[in-house]
Amino acid sequence: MTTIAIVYFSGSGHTHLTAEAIAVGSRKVTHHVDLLRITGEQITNGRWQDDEIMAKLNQADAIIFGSPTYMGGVAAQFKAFLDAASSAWFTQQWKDKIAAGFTHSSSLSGDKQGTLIYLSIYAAQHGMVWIGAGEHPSSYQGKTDGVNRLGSFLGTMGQTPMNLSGGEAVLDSGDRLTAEYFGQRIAQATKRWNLEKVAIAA
Ligand SMILES: Cc1cc2nc3c(=O)[nH]c(=O)nc-3n(C[C@H](O)[C@H](O)[C@H](O)COP(=O)(O)O)c2cc1C
Repeated sequence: MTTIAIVYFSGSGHTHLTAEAIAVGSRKVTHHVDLLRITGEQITNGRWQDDEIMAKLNQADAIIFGSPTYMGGVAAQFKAFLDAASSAWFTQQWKDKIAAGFTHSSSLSGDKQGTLIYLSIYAAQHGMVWIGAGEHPSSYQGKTDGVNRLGSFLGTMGQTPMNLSGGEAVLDSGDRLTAEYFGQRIAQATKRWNLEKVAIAA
């Protein structure tokens, strides 16, 4: 049984839609996919706490981290979660789990890479095994489906121009497809990694 946890914060819905698309991809490989949303309400006096979410993360084989890019880095709500989850670092509970990351922002660049770099460092501190995005930008193959249209390899990026008049969040169709492929890739990598672990232990 391969269990994938997708843990993310989303203020206005784009990162949430991306997380759902990643889950669609992961479910092509395993039925055990948890979507775990971090919210500001889980933070009291600056400290994040949600025992149910932590229990699910502790037993997952892979954790996919997602945050919108705020001022070139992870959102404060997500950072509060990441810092609180350092409790798992003391016991090395997440060591050797598969890790991956995704982000969303309004500008084409928007310094999204800062978010992915931080998430990959965070995973490395836990001793996790980071998997990148792995999709060649489809335009290089003459395709127009928009897969990896932003050319991101460390993790998955999406972009939606800021809608100043409000309204429902929407995802670019290429970003949605990129996220689905990403979810499938991470689940496949996790399955493979778990088989190796069993073989080595035998
Ligand atoms: C506090 C704040 C900081 C932001 N900083 C950036 C930024 O550095 N780069 C960028 O391109 N967009 C920035 N944005 C825009 C968000 O990344 C964008 O609206 C994104 O879609 C939010 O994701 P969400 O819908 O999942 O909350 C910022 C938004 C907020 C609220």
